[in-house]
Amino acid sequence: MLHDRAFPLSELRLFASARSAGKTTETPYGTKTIEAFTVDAVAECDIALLAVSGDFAKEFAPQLAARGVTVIDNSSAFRYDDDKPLVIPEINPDAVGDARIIANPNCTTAILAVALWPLHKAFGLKKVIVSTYQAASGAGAEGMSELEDQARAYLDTGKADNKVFAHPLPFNLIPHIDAFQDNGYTKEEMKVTWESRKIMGIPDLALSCTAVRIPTSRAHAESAVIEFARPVTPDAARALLADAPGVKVVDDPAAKVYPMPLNASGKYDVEVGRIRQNLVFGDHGLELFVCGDQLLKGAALNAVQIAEVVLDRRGESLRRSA
Ligand SMILES: NC(=O)C1=CN([C@@H]2O[C@H](COP(=O)(O)OP(=O)(O)OC[C@H]3O[C@@H](n4cnc5c(N)ncnc54)[C@H](OP(=O)(O)O)[C@@H]3O)[C@@H](O)[C@H]2O)C=CC1
Ligand SMILES: N[C@@H](CC(=O)OP(=O)(O)O)C(=O)O
Repeated sequence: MLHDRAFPLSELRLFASARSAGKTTETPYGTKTIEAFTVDAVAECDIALLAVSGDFAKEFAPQLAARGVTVIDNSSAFRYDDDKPLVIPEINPDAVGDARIIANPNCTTAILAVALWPLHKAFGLKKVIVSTYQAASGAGAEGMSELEDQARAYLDTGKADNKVFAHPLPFNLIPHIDAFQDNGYTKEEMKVTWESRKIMGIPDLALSCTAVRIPTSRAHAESAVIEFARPVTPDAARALLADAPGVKVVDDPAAKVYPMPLNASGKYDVEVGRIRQNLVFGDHGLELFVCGDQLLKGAALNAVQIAEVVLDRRGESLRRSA
C-alpha cells in the first residue's frame, strides 16, 4: 500500500516478535528481512505503524514517542485519551496536530463514519442504529485461518471447532464481538458509539450498535438506520456520497448492484448502497448499507493516510527512515 500510494519513504523496515525475526518477505522495495522489535531499533525510524496488542502499545508507544518517533497505533489503547487524536483523514485530519501518538480507529467505526460524515455535514446526524456483519479478519490472522480451516473441516466431517471465536463460525454467525459490558452491549459495539462521537465531534450523538461476526474473510458490512435533524432524500444523499472522498456509491438494486464483501474486499473505498428513505423516521430518515475492507480502510489504509497527513503537516520530507 505504501508503494501503491507512492508514500515518500526512504527505507521500509519490518518488525515483529522474535518468532518471526530472520524470516524474509517480498515487498515492492525488495526482499525484506523481518527484525525483532526493540525500542532502540524502531527509534531509528521516523514513523512507526504499530499493529500489535493494546498492552504492547501502552508499554512501547510512549517510549518510542519519547525518542522522537511518530507512532500511529492500530490498537484501542489510546483512542479515548483526551490528549491523543483519533483520526479518520477524510473527517478530522486537523486533529493530528503535532501529536507523537495518533490512534487509528476501530475498523467498524472507520468504515461507517466515512459514509456518515458527508451526510452529517449536510443534514445533521441525530440518531444512528447500526447492525454489523463483521469478517473473520477482525480477529487477526488467526481468525482468518480458523475460518478457512474450520470451513474445510465442517464440509469434510460435519463438525467445526473453535478457538479464536466464541463458537464455530463456518455456516454460523455470532452476535458477540469483544467483551460484554455492564449495559448489555459488547465493547466492540460501544467502541462504535464512543469513537464516532470523538472523530465526528458530536459528543451527544445517539448511536446504538449490534455487532455480529459472520463467516466472511476480510470485509465488514453494516446496515445503518439514521435520523437527521433536517429533511433528507435518498437522491440528495446519493449525490453527496458520490462526491465524498473514500466512498463509492454502489446502488442500483434493479441491476442487483449493492455493496458486498465479494466486491469491497481489496478496495480502498468504502461502498455505500441500498440508500432509501427510512420508514420509521420518514422524511428525516435514511437507511443505507456500507461495506469496506477491514484490513484496508478498517486498519492499514487509514493508518497510512494518517501518516500522509503527518507528512503534509510537516511540509517536509522524511528526515530518517519510515
Ligand atoms: N484499527 C482497527 O480497526 C483494527 C485494529 N486491530 C488491532 O491491531 C492490532 C493487531 O491486530 P492484528 O493485525 O489483527 O493481529 P495479528 O495477530 O494478525 O498480528 C499481530 C502482529 O503483532 C506481532 N507481535 C505480537 N507480539 C509481539 C511482540 N511482543 N513484539 C513484536 N511484535 C509482536 C506479531 O508478530 P509475529 O508474527 O512474530 O507473531 C504479528 O505480526 C490489535 O491491537 C488489534 O486489536 C486489528 C484490526 C483492525
Ligand atoms: N474488533 C474488530 C477488530 C479490532 O481489532 O478492533 P479494535 O482495533 O477496536 O480492537 C473486529 O473484531 O472486527
